[in-house]
Amino acid sequence: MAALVVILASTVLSFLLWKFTTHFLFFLFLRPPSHSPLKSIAGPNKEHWLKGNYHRIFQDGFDYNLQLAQKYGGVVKIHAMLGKEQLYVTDPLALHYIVVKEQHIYTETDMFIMGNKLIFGEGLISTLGEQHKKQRKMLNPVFSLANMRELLPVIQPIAFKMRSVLLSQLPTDGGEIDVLPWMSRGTLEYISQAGLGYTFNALEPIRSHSFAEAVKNLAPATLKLLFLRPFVPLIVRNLSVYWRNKLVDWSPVQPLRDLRRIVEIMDEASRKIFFEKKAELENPTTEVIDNEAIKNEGNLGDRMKGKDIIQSCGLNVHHRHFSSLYILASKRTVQARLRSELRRAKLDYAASRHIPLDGSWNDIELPYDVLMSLPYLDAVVRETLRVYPPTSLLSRTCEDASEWRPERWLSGSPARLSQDREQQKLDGTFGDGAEGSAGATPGNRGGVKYPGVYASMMTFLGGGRACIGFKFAEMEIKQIITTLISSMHFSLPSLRDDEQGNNKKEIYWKMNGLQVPVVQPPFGDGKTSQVPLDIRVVREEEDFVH
Ligand code: HEM
Repeated sequence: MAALVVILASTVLSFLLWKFTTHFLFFLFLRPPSHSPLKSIAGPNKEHWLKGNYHRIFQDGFDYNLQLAQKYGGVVKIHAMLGKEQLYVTDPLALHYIVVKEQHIYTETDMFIMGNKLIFGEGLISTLGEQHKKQRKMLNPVFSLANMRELLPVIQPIAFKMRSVLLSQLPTDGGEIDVLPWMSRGTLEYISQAGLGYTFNALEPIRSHSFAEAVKNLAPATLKLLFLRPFVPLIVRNLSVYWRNKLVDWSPVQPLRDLRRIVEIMDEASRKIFFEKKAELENPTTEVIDNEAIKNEGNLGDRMKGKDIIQSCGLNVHHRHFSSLYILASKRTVQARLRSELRRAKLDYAASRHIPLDGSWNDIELPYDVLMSLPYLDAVVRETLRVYPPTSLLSRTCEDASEWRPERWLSGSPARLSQDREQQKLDGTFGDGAEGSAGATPGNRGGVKYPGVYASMMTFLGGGRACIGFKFAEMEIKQIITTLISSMHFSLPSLRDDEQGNNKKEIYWKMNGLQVPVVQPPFGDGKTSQVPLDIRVVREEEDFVH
């Protein structure tokens, strides 16, 4: 039996090796540079025979990414994995062509679509062309403004619950809490309760929920496999599910097995929720949230299953609130000014509606239109999403001759789309002075605007594949900041490793494809995402602008 396994394993591996060799050897060693379709475009030299420049771009790569655009401009030739060349694009006009005007030509890469299909199933994020358009049309009403107004009261109690959980963990005079796990648990609840009317009870302090854990571990696990992603199309096209599973079993790469387990947990939980919700809709014994996605599943034929929609929730747990809290924790006067705006707005709203102030002002909940139109809150959220976009690079493949600079945009040329790092770095508008206006977001370069759906920035992308949930994300972030900042004061960790205070505990934003906060040694391992903040209850004399 053991001999049989060895024979099978070596057959599969030899097959893959042969495929790999014939496919990539040409790019790696045989193609003369003069045959490169991108030969006239400037860019850095290849820095590794196999990884090209990818290890510089994707491993703690903020400075490297910044320098690429500074040195070579808005369209740069980079060396990708396995000898391939790619364009690295930050130029706003080029981005406009790629994501809006010629989006039918610049499509998602096979690696992206197939990888997403393996993880999330046949959801919006894993489809192309007409099928994608059809699914998007079906889901649009879920994210309409009218629906957002109805969903805010669903997420308000969750934000309230998160506040209680954090307060319950604080000593009387305050202390340090890693807010990240609570923020991601909260985000899971917002999406599951607002979108599906289902609770994971993820904010119960003692409860550890396998789905919540799986979702939390998903991004770190996929990041560890970044350099294996280019092989996904080759493997999916040539091996059945059975052989793919065998390959994972035999592989020495532990993160592969971890990722498979995460997907299994998400799949199981999504199926369970889907069937429960479907049964509720068919036999409504209790009032359930009108769920377009589940009701309309039949209209999509067998291409997009309701459970895939649910599973895609995992994708969206970007938990951005911690970056807002981080920014506010590092800027005390901005925090005080925001808190004062929130207090004014809540008191004004209560007075206009004759709401009696039985408890504290910070318990008053603002309706959607008021919450979304608070200028300073809006500026803080915009600034957070500009400076700390979770996704730093997206990819596209050019499928046909392009109208814009056809000599450059050659069919088959993959492109990496990036937010302009220079813009991301410009932090000066987020003034420390109380009079400073946060987030006068510069959303253009050389007078050309970025084609983003949100505040002329690329954080949520633009065009037909822009983030469908951006209004929900914006509302969610504003609600949670409003609830927490009204009651609690946040500051960066004050812990030092000796009495002289030589080493202060420090949060560092690492750009490994996704931008994640880590704690540097000696307090952290420099790898695990965490946001430890000093928290205490708000004090009237210190924490408002008077
Ligand atoms: C701050 C939070 C978020 C950020 C920064 C973000 C960003 C993005 C970006 C950049 C894309 C484009 C990916 C690509 O085409 O390569 C995307 C797509 C998507 N996002 Fe978000 N997102 C966020 C939150 C959400 C939320 C809360 C939801 C849903 C509740 C959501 C649902 C989706 C879906 C379904 C897609 C696929 C859209 C399509 O292919 O048509 N996102 N998001």
